[in-house]
This record gives sequence, structure tokens and C-alpha cells, in this order.
Amino acid sequence: MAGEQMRSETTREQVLSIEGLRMRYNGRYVLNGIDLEVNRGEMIGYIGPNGAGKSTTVKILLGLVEGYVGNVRIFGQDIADGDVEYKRRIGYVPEVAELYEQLTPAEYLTFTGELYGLSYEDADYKAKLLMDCFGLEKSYHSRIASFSKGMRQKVLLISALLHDPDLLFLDEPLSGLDANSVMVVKEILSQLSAKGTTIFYSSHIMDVVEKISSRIVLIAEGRVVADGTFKQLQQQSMEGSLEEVFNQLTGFNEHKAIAERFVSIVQEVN
Ligand SMILES: Nc1ncnc2c1ncn2[C@@H]1O[C@H](COP(=O)(O)OP(=O)(O)OP(=O)(O)O)[C@@H](O)[C@H]1O
Repeated sequence: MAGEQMRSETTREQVLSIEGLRMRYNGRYVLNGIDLEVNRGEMIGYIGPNGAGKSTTVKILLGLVEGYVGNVRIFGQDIADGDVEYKRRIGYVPEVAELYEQLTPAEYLTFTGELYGLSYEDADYKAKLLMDCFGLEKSYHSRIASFSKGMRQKVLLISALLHDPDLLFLDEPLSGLDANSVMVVKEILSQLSAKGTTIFYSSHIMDVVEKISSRIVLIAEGRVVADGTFKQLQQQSMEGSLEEVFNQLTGFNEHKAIAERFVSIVQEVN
């Protein structure tokens, strides 16, 4: 009985489970067997070199890419079973998004809020307040086409959070934000995570990942090559900063040589 209770509590806490995930594009495996279990409230820094397979993993988890091999369970549900209800509990901030240029945040956010099951009134009420938090209250009825990069990013963040998701995927979420807004967003993420939102944070900005992640998962060539707290990764690689850990675990020590070659070509070939 006690064992059963413990098991059900463990299941309840487990938000994501990936087993043996493999994905092939044009005959080449870009994911080579990813295994990952994520519990409620974890802030995962999901990092890796360009082309390592981070976006591919996230797209599979969001149900945007088919044809993978392996098992993926989100909130205990196999995402391949055809029931897309789990998506209502997910928020996603993509790296590059096509916002509807001709819409205003009021129109866009009530539209996405309703897609996630909010009533028009609730979505409108909440969106207005969240825009206000970001200092964008005056732009609520302006066309997105006129927005700066940072303003667009804030609208994207609001649209991903409007329905208070249990699982949040973020791809370079600080892109385009000024220093003050960066502080606000980092603080929002750590408060959400402390309250139980599970966050998957993909970024190439290592010092941010180092500071905000409760756990860092480093992938290279479609495999998990390190998984642990920043301290554990430091011990594993005998390095100081996450940038150095990243360089070491991905076998990279050529930045000077590459830069020298690049500069010499720039200056010598006319
Ligand atoms: N639709 C696709 N068709 C063919 N190959 C793809 C497709 N999407 C991704 N790939 C390939 O899969 C590999 C992993 O790409 P992915 O976008 O997942 O990398 P990433 O880790 O997110 O990289 P980055 O840090 O540059 O964003 C790359 O070699 C890429 O070329």
C-alpha cells in the first residue's frame, strides 16, 4: 500500500519521460537515443552545439514532428496516442515566430487564449494586465507590425503564459530584450518554477543558463552527453564556467585558431 502510494506520487510528479528517442532526417539520425525524465518544477537548461538536435526534440514533444522512434510521455500520457489534450497544458516560445503582423496584441492574445481554453473575457482581462507588467499597456491596441523586436518577444512570452501552462518550452526567450526586461523575465521564470511550472529552457547564452537552471542537459550529436546540476557538470569536466564546461564536453578548443583563420581571410583576400 505504502509502495503503491509512493509510486503514484512519483508518477504525479513526473511531467516528462523520454525513452530511446531517435529521429532520422534524409537517412541520417539527428537524435540517437535520448533518455530523459523531468519532474514537476524543474528548470531544465537544454543546451548543445548548433545542429545538436535541441529544436528537433522540442518539436517532437510539442507534437509538431512525426516519424520518431521511442517513447514520449507528457503528464503520463503517450503523446503518440492521438489525444492532443496534453497540449493545452503546454506553453511555447519559439526562437523565431511569425506573429500576425496585422493583428493587435488584444486580437492576437485573445485568439491564442481562446485556443488554450480561456474565455474571451478572461483572456482579454489577463492579457491587458500582463501587457501592463511589461510596460506595453499603451500598445495593446496597436498593430504588431509596428512593434520592435523586444516588444514582439514580450507578446510571445505573454501568449505562451496566458493559460498558466504546467510545462513551458522556451527557445532563446531573452532574445531582443533590454537589460531591465531580461531581469524581469528571469525572475518570472524562477518564480514560476518555484511554484511548480516545469521549464525547458534552450539557449546559447551560457551564463544565463548557468544561473537559472536547476538542472542542465547537454546534448551533442543527438545524444545526452551530460545531465546534472551546474555543480555536477563542473565536477565532471573539471572546468569553471558553463561556457568552459560546454567547450570541454563538446570537445571544442579551437576558437582562437578558427578566429585567426577567419580574420586572415578577411584581411588577406581582396
Ligand atoms: N526538417 C528538417 N529536415 C531535414 N533536416 C533537419 C530538419 N530539421 C532539422 N534537421 C537537421 O537536424 C539536425 C538537428 O537540428 P536542430 O534544429 O534540432 O538543432 P538545434 O540543436 O536546435 O540547433 P541550433 O542550436 O542551431 O538551433 C541538424 O543537422 C538539422 O540540419
